[in-house]
Amino acid sequence: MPEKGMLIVLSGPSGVGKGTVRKALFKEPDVDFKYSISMTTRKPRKGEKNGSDYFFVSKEQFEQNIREGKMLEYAKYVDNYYGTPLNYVQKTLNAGHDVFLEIEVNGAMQVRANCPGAVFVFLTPPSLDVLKNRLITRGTDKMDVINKRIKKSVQEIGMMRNYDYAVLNDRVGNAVNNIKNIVKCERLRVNRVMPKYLSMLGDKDHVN
Ligand SMILES: Nc1nc2c(ncn2[C@@H]2O[C@H](COP(=O)(O)OP(=O)(O)O)[C@@H](O)[C@H]2O)c(=O)[nH]1
Ligand SMILES: Nc1ncnc2c1ncn2[C@@H]1O[C@H](COP(=O)(O)OP(=O)(O)O)[C@@H](O)[C@H]1O
Repeated sequence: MPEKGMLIVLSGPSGVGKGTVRKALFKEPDVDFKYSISMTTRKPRKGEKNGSDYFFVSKEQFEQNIREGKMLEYAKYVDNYYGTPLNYVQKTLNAGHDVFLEIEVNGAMQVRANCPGAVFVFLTPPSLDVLKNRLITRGTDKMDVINKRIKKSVQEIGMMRNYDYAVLNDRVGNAVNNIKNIVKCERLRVNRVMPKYLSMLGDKDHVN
């Protein structure tokens, strides 16, 4: 039976650099995570493509997916739904691949409740001023949306205590290295390694 993959969850306030760090991480030659593309009711930004940045759907379509049990998790964030389609995550983990989710805190807590082996990483900004500047420099949101996102980020940073690791995004390269190190350590956890030995022994009673 193939070894099941690891589920890695990255959260952090809007504008901290989750997308930037994830893209840099995925370019690393020794990283082979599969990215779970989220579904959202938010309108696409300039340059965003349906099916690669997000699956952009209507509110009605999203709510139907919820009713049909097709979401691993979902949340409302600044007036829109965001969620992780269950099927892709399930089949990719079962095939033995590691899956990477980039999601906000409420959704991450639903994953925490349903996926006991997942690893939770919170990306932090050097300061709230730096965070606001990053949102302004990105230039994708109007000032009223930026202010809503900053307000939300104060709440989100308070939720950091529910995560396993906090990674500072001062420089993208530092954040990438730290996430890689976290994943390396997580692979060595006895409860991840043990199933392989249990199946080698063929008898769970031997290892008690
Ligand atoms: N719960 C949940 N949150 C998501 C999902 N996809 C994206 N998000 C989060 O929703 C928030 C808003 O995303 P977006 O509008 O793309 O803004 P950005 O992250 O600032 O570029 C961010 O915190 C995302 O991480 C998802 O599938 N589930
Ligand atoms: N370490 C960093 N130093 C400076 N700017 C950064 C850093 N990480 C990301 N940025 C910039 O901050 C802005 C927000 O990054 P983005 O990846 O879109 O954030 P998020 O996905 O968390 O909302 C972008 O303009 C990005 O280029």
